[in-house]
Amino acid sequence: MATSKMAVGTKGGPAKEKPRQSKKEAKTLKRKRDQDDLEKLRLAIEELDSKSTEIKNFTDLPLCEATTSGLRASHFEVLTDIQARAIPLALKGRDILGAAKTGSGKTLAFLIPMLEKLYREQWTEFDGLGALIISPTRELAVQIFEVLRKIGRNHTFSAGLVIGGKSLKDEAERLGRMNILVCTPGRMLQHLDQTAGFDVTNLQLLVLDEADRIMDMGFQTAVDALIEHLPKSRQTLLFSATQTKTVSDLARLSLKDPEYVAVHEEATTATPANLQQHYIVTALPEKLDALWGFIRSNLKSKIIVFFSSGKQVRFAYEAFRRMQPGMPLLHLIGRQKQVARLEITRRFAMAKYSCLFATDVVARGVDFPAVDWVIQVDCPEDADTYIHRVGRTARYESKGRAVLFLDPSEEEGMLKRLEQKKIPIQAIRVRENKKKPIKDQLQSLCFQSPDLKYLGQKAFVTYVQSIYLQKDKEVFKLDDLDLDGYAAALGLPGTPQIKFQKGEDAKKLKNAPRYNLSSGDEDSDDGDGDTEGGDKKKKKDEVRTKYQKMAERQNQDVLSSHYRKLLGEDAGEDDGDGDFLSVKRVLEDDQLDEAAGKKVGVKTVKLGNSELVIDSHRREKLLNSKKKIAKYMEKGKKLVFDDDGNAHPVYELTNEQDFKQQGPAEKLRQQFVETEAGKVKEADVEDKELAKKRRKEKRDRQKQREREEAEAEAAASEEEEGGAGGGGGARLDTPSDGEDPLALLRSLPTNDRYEDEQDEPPKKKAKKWFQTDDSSEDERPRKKQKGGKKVIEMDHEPENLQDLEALAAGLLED
Ligand SMILES: Nc1ncnc2c1ncn2[C@@H]1O[C@H](COP(=O)(O)OP(=O)(O)OP(=O)(O)O)[C@@H](O)[C@H]1O
Repeated sequence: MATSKMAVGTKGGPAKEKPRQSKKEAKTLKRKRDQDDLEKLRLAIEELDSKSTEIKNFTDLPLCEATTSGLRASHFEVLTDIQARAIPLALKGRDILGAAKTGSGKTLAFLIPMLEKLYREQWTEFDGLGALIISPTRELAVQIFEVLRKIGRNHTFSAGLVIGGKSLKDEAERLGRMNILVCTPGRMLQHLDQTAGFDVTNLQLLVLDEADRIMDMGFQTAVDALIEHLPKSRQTLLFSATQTKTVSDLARLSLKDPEYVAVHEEATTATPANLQQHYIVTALPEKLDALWGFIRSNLKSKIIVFFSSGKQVRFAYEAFRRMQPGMPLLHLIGRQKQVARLEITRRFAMAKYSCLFATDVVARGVDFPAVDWVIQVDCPEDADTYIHRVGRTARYESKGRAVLFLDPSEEEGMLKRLEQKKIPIQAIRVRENKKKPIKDQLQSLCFQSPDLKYLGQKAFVTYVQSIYLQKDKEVFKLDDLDLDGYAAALGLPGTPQIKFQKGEDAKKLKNAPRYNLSSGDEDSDDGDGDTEGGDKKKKKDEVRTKYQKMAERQNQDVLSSHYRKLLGEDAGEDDGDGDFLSVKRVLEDDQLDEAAGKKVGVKTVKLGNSELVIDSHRREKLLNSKKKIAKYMEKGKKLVFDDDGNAHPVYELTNEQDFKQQGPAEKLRQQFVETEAGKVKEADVEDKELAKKRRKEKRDRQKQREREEAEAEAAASEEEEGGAGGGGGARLDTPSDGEDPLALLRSLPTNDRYEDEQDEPPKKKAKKWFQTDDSSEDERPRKKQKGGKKVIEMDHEPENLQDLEALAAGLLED
C-alpha cells in the first residue's frame, strides 16, 4: 500500500480520571488544565534562550507531555548538536536552514518542533493539513514516517505517507483527513493539482529534508509548483547534510529571515569523525576484480556498494550472484517496484551480514543500522554525493568505514574536490594476494547467458554515457579511460560502439538520471495506475497472472528464470544432460532392444558397463532418477568431435615434429585466438538475432492481447449501452457524452525520464541523443520494445505478491 493513514497516537496524554467526579466535571477540569498547560508552554517558549548551551536533554526543552513521553518511550534522552541548536529556534517559530553531518539526528530536529507547533495550535482533524514534510525519495519518506509514528505515539494527529504506488483516487480519499503528510514532491504536486477538496491553505509548517537535493534541478519544477500552492504565512524548516545558502533557493521558498544552523562548520570535517575513509586507485577494468576480492575478504560484514546507474547495479548483482561470493547479496534501484524496494530495504536493515548493490537512491538519509562498509565502485559525481553515500555508515555514534575506488584518471581531480570539503581520506592499496581477477569467469558467464551479456552491454553503455555527461571534466575524463579493457572486464565479446550526440541536449540529459533516481523513485516506476497507461495496465493485470506478467518483461529470465519454469516454458528443458540420461527415450527405442539382441517386449537399458532389465514400472521410475543413474554410470570423459564426426579427447598432443612443422608457436597461438574470437563474435550475432526474434514475438503477443482487450471492451460497452437504455438498471459510473473518462489522467505529468529505459512504460520513441555504432535495423525495435518493459523487481526467491504487499503494508502501518 503506497499511502498509509494512521493516527499518530491514541487520544491525549496519559489519562488521569478521578472516579468520583462526574464525566462532565472531569472534562471541564481537564480542558481547564490543558489550557493552563498550554499557556505555561507558550510562556516557557517565549522565555526560552535559543542560544543557551544548557539544553542537554529533551526534558530541558519546553515540550508538551505527549512529545516528551513519546521521546522517552523511544529511548531518546540526550539531544545531538544539531537538535540542541535547531529545536529551540524552531520552537520559537523561526525559519531554519539546518546543515549537519549525515547520521547526526536531523530528523528529530524537525519532527519535534512540528509536533509542538500543531499541539500549541490545538490542531484537530477539522483543521486539515497542518504540516507537510517533503523528502526526495520514497525510502526516506517511509523512514521519516516511522520516526514520526514512534515519537508521536501520544499525540492525536493523523498522519499520512504520500509516495505513490497506489491509485491517486485511493490516496485522495484519505488526504483530506490528514494533519501531517510525509511525501515525495511529484506525488504531492499531483494531488495539489488534481485532488478536489484537498486544502492546504491552513498549512502551518513546511519541512524539506535533504533540502539541497529537493531544490536542485531534478525537482525544480515540481517543488516550485508545489510551493505555489502553499500559504506564505508558514514556518519553513530546511535540513540537509550538505547545504548551501543559495539566495535564489531561499527566495523560491519565501523563507523569512532564516536562521542558519550549521553544525559541522565548527568541526574540521564534513563527515562523521567515527568514519574511516579510504580510497584505492584501481583502473576501471579492474574495479570489479577489486570489488569481488573485497567482498570475499569481508563476508562477515554489512556492506553497501554504490554504482552510478541501475544497469551497472543489475549486472554486478546478477554476475556476482551467479559466482556465489558466500554472503547474501541484495540490489536496490529506483526502477524496482515500491513493494520490492521496501522489502529489500527491510531485509537489508535486518540483515547481520549482507551486501547491498545500489544506486544513489539510498545515498541520502536512509538509516540502515550497523553498516560496516560503504564501497563506491563508481566515482560519485561530486563531493556532496560522496558525503551522502559514506553517510550510510558511521551513523550517530557507531563506527564505519568507506572505500572509494578511483581510476588513475579520476584520482587527482576527485581528491581535490574532497579536500575542498575538508574530507579526510587516505590512500590504501589492495594486497596482492587479495586481488581476484574475475574476467574469465565473467566472460564464461556472459557466453553461457546472453541475458547477462545483454545486461553487461547495457551497463557498459550507461557507464560511458554517464562519464560523458558528467559536468566535472577535471575528474571525469572519458578519453583517459580504458574502455576496451572495461568491456573485456565485464566479460563482453567486444567493446560496444557508442556515438554521442553533441549539443545542448547533453546537459539536459545529464539531469535526467538525477531526476529519475528520485522522481522516478517517487512516482514513476511502479505505474501507479494514475495514468492512462496505468489504467490500461491495471485492466491487463486483471486478466493475466503475476507470472505471466513477469515473464513478459524483458530480461526477466536474467532475474528470475524460475518464473519461466513456473509458466511451464522450461517444461521440456533439462539441465544439459537430459537427452543423454532420458530413460524413457531409451526404452521407447525398439532398435535398442534389437541391437541388444533382446526379445522385443523385455526392456533393457545400458548404463555405463551395466545393462539393466526394466521389469517393472517401479524400476522404470527409479531409473528416471538421475541420482540412481549416476550410480551406474562411469565418470564421463569430455570429447570433441571433428567435422567428420570422429571423437577426440579435448587435449590431444601432437608429436613434437608435427607441431614444429606447423610453424612458430606464437603464430599458432595467434591463429587460435583469432579463430576463437571469430566464433565468439558469430555466437554474438546469433544471440542478437535470437533476442530480436524473441522481442518481435513478444511485441506480436502484446499487440494481439491489446486487440483482444479492445474488442472485449467494445463488446462490453455495446452490451452495457443496450442494457442501460432498455431496463434502466444499475449503471456503471461512466462520464456523460463527449467527456473523455481518461482526460484527467492523461493530463497527469508523465514520468518520461527514467533511470532504466528498459522499464519505461510504452511511450513515444525517446529522442536519441547517443547511439551505438551498430544501431542498425535490429537495434530500433529493441529500443521501442524497451518502452514496454518493466523491471523485475524481485531479487530473491519467488514469494507471492500478497505476501510482499502484506510486508510492505506492515512497514507502513502496524
Ligand atoms: N538524540 C538522539 N539520541 C540517540 N539517537 C539519536 C538521536 N537523534 C537521532 N538518533 C539516531 O541517530 C540515527 C541518525 O539519525 P537521522 O536519520 O535523523 O540522521 P540524519 O542527520 O537525518 O542523517 P542523514 O543526513 O543521513 O539523513 C538514527 O538511527 C536515530 O535514531
